[in-house]
Order: sequence, then C-alpha cells, then structure tokens
Amino acid sequence: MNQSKEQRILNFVLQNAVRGDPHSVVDTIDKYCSQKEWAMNVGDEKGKILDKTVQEANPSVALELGTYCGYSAVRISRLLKAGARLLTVEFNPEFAAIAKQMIEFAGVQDKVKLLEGPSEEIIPQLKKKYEVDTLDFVFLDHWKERYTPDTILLQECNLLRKGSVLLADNIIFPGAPDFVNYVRKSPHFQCTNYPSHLEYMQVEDAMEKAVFLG
Ligand SMILES: Nc1ncc2ncn(CCCCCNC(=O)c3cc(-c4ccc(F)cc4)cc(O)c3O)c2n1
Ligand SMILES: [Mg+2]
Repeated sequence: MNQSKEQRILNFVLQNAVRGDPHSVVDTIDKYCSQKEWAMNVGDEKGKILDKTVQEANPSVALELGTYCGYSAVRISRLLKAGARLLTVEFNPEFAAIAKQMIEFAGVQDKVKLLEGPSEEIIPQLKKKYEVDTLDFVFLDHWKERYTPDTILLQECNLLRKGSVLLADNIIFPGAPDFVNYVRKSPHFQCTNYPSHLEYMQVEDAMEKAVFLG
C-alpha cells in the first residue's frame, strides 16, 4: 500500500533531523514541505508569530486543536517552561499516529499529551478527565467552522480565565470569518490581527489573537 504524504514527511524527519532536537524537527518539516510536498503545517512565517505569542503568554497549560503531523505541537512545546504542558487534539487516527512519532522523535513527549478525538468531545472532558483547571493558551488550527463553537464551548466549560490567550490560524485562507466576527464583536475578548502568508505559499493569510477578558 503506498505511503501517505504524512508518512513521507515523518520518514524525512526520521532520516534528516536530529533526534531530541525540536528545532531541527521543525526546520526539517519546513524544508520538506517547501521543497517537496506542501502540507498544512502552520509553517515558519506564521510559526514565528506563534512563537512570540506563546513566549508572551508563557503558559503552564496550553491546548492545541488540530495536531496534524505535530509540527506546531513540537514548535509550541519547545518553548514551554519546566513543568508546563501542552494538550493537543487530533481526531484523524492516521495523523495522530504520525504526530505521536514526531513528538517522541523531537524529545518533547514529556511536555505533550496527544488526545485522539473531535474537539467538541474532548473539550468537555478537560477538567475532570485531564485535570485541567483553566487554559493559559489555546492554538486553534482545526476545522475552521469549529473555531467559534469551540470558543463558546471553552467558555461554557469554564476553561478560560482573565488573560487566557487564544491564537487562531488561517483567518484569511482557508478563512474563519464567523470566528473573526464573533471575537471582535464580543466584549469578552481583546483582539489583535497578525497579517502573514499561507504556509509555504505567497498567498495572503493571517492569525488572530483573542485575549479573554473574563
Ligand atoms: N473538530 C475537530 N476536532 C479535532 C480535529 N483534529 C483535526 N480536525 C480536522 C481538521 C482538519 C484540518 C484543519 N486545517 C485545515 O483545514 C487547514 C487547511 C489549509 C489549506 C488547505 C488547502 C489549501 F489549498 C490551502 C490551505 C491550511 C491550514 O493551515 C489549515 O490548518 C479536527 N476537527
Ligand atoms: Mg492551519
């Protein structure tokens, strides 16, 4: 059975990156996906915006929705302080299996917990099953139509506190217009837009930061 693109990306990392070095894993995925096969990783340009936002938030508990191959899970977790953790949610079992191997190769498995399932099922389990009090940082990179309902669900589940930082990918392409309207109109969020480009392409994209005001 011929390999999937995601398997080819993982194999390229296993053969070309440095085991235990998250930065080399991120760079190697970017090299493959810019030169050989495009893939929907957040990429290096938007990745730098992600890095700055994570460093500013300096989260103890972070959540990522949409793991894919684990690129942003490795990118985020390499910046986490000792004892901090990232919960990342992926519902596609093939992608989850690739991401698990990617995370282990990068050596960040002690900081990252990969949760398999749809966000709408996992989010309501975070407090009781995964011992989360509140989330300091949330990276939204899953179904674009789920950004708004999941932001509402996070509030309903009391998972946000004053100052919780949401960062959403693909605000322009593929686009999340209802999410942008929702957070910019809501008195409970302070929003900032970060213009950028679609990963590995010269297509316009952007990220939106929404800080929860309580
Ligand atoms: N509810 C739930 N819970 C958990 C989940 N885990 C996974 N999913 C499903 C998510 C499926 C992947 C989401 N990501 C994207 O669709 C995406 C697409 C592009 C893109 C595509 C084609 C183009 F021509 C140009 C750009 C670029 C991006 O950066 C993207 O992030 C879940 N859903
Ligand atoms: Mg994305």
